[in-house]
Amino acid sequence: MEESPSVKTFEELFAELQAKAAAGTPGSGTVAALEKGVHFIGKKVVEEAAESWMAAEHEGPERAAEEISQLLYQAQVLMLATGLELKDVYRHL
Ligand SMILES: N=c1c2ncn([C@@H]3O[C@H](COP(=O)(O)OP(=O)(O)OP(=O)(O)O)[C@@H](O)[C@H]3O)c2ncn1[C@@H]1O[C@H](COP(=O)(O)O)[C@@H](O)[C@H]1O
Repeated sequence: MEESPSVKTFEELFAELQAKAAAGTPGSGTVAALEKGVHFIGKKVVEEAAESWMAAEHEGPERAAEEISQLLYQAQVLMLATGLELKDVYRHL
């Protein structure tokens, strides 16, 4: 699979989302999701998990990578909604 020229890492994405959440950046989908709350975000996590599974089983690695990236994003939004930082999760790995 080809790597895109500018790759955003998991840590960089979390820092970006934290900053947007703190600033309440207008137009941010993350800020809008956080306003809707944990129940809304939890459903997104489940939706992206299901789409990741289906893509991996039926649609091939490229589509699976796309869906898994969305799953990782939604997991980060859920962390923000819960007041968790990366270190809180990493200590369980
Ligand atoms: N990686 C993501 C990302 N992955 C998924 N999503 C969200 O998840 C949706 C994709 O889910 P679906 O494929 O189910 O799309 P959809 O059904 O058309 O969308 P919905 O109507 O269900 O929201 C997108 O519309 C985004 O809302 C993401 N939104 C943002 N990011 C990253 O987060 C950063 C900050 O985003 P903002 O907060 O919007 O500025 C961006 O620069 C991106 O790097």
